[in-house]
Parts: sequence; structure tokens; C-alpha cells
Amino acid sequence: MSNLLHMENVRVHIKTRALDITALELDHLSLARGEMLALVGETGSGKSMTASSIMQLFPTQKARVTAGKIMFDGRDLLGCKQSELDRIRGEEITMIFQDPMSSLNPVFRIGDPIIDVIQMHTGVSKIEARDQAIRALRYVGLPDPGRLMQRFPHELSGGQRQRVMIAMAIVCEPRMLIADEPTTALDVTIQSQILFLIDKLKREKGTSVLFITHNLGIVSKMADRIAVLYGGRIVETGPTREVLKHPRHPYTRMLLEAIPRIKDKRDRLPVIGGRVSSPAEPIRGCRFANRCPRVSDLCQAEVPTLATASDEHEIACFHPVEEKR
Ligand SMILES: Nc1ncnc2c1ncn2[C@@H]1O[C@H](COP(=O)(O)OP(=O)(O)OP(=O)(O)O)[C@@H](O)[C@H]1O
Repeated sequence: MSNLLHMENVRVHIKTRALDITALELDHLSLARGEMLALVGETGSGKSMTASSIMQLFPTQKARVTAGKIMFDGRDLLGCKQSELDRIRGEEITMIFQDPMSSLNPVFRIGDPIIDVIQMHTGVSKIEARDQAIRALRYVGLPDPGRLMQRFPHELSGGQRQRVMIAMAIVCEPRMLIADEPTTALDVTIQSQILFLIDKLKREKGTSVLFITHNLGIVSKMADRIAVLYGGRIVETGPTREVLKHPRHPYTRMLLEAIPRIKDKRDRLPVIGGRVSSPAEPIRGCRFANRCPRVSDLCQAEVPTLATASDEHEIACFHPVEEKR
């Protein structure tokens, strides 16, 4: 599969009078056409910043990409004109978030923003846009879409609202969808329906998906590849099965051991000791060094870069866990 997205040496800085931090330092990251890549990591690890740097939309005006390349289908997004970027953002790359309520305007009926998006990006008539909106709502599994378009966001359930957001995100048939914790606010049965829908999009329309989550469990069956983030860096990446079965970075391994399992005989789940260092702390070496059982002087002096361990499996660690087969 060829790459749709390739990020190389991307750095994001946040600079205010009180703060000067590196929020993201990605050695490299790529997403193939028709692939689902899961970005996994605990809070503050840089998952959303990765999405923000692709979309060039940051949660704070003080954040900036200060280095690197973000190649999307042969174009460097960092060098695009604003008008081109606006077009790419609405037509080629779209995004869904954890809380659909924050993206849907409570005073507009459900159909209005979908029709607007279609008209803005395709220039079709309102009647044609309405037909397309109905087809998209039906595709995401919402019954009676014609009537549903007349309703207000608060009249829908959380799962229905997330389906509406997905309909809006896919209505222009984007090549890439960024899903940032799309199921975190939903209960478990609705969660799996939304996951199934995102997977269906990938399978039927060939949409590439960057799936952001802190929950390793929910991506294990769906994602083709996984990238584990810690302290703004990718520490391990590879095919999902390979990373989950043979984790090589001590952090990934500890993260997996901390997941409760059915038939678990352990009285207590292991916890990863120590604390996540703040990005404001000047750390010379590996950001995980203060919590790592395999730490050496080298880890505190130098930053390990992401390098090939075997086939497509890459790790950023001077002392990876031995490969057990
Ligand atoms: N609005 C902001 N102002 C200042 N720093 C920020 C802001 N948003 C994120 N950061 C910092 O950027 C770094 C990366 O954060 P990011 O939001 O990407 O983490 P995340 O993995 O998405 O976490 P979460 O799961 O909580 O969303 C963190 O150090 C975080 O503190």
C-alpha cells in the first residue's frame, strides 16, 4: 500500500510568556491508502497534537509547527496556501471528535450544517445537497433521515449525534478521516456500533483512518497498525498484531500488562510507577527514563530515535525488551 500521509521530523512548540514547551516531536509517521492506524497513548502524550498539526488547527494560537514535513498525497501541508488548506480540510481530510455536541450548533436543525458542507465544497443546488445529505445519513445507519434532518441536536441520543458527525465528515468522500476519541463519551454497546461504522467506511470506501485513542483494547481488532506515543514521541510502531503480541518498548509492554483480562488471576493490576514528566521539564534523554525498569546512563543522556527492529516493527529505545517468539 502506498502512503497517503507521511510526516517527517515534525516538531510542535507552544510558546507563551509563561510557557515554552515542545508538545510533539515525531521522528516519522505514515498512513497508507485504505489503512487504519491507531495512535495510542495516555493523556498529554501528543495524540491530539498530531491531529492538530495535520489539520493545522491547534487548541491554542500559541502552538506552531516549527520543523518538519507533512506530506499528504504528494503535497507538503505546511507549505500550502490557506485557500488550498481550507479545501483539503473539508474535502480530503475530515475529523470527528469525542463530543459531537460541541461541534453541532444547538440552534440549527441537524440537516442544515450537512447541506452547507456539501454546497460549500461541491457547489451543487440545495435540492441536490439535501439528497446527498439524506444518502449520507442513511449510510451511517440513521433511520428516516428526511425527518431526522428537521430535528435539533438535543433531540438526538449521543450515538445518533456521533453518526450525524460521521455523516458530515464523509459526505464529500474524504480520503482521510481523523477520529479523535470518537467513542469515549458513549456507552459500550453504542461504542461498538460506531467502531463498526468506521471500519465499514475503511472497507467499503477505502478511506484511510487515523484513529486516536487512549484505549488499546478497542483498536486491537480494527487497526492495521498501531503507533504508541509517550511524552510527545512515538516510542513503538508496527502492525497491530505484532505490537500487541511482541511489544518491544518497555512502556508498551507495561501498558499492555496493565490491561485487565477476562479470567485474570492477578489480585492486583500492575501500575506504571513514577510520574509522567512535564514537557516543561528540561530532559536531555528519553522521556520515559524516570519510569523505566531498563534505564541506563545512556537513556538519560541521549534521546533514542525511532528505528527498525524487525520488518515493519520500529522502536525508539536503547534497551528494548528481547523478542520472544
Ligand atoms: N491548549 C494547550 N495549551 C498548552 N499546552 C497544551 C494545550 N493542548 C495540549 N497541550 C500540551 O501539548 C502536549 C500534547 O498534548 P495532547 O493534547 O496532544 O495530548 P493527548 O495525547 O491528545 O492527550 P488527551 O488524551 O488528554 O487528549 C501536552 O504536553 C499538553 O500539555
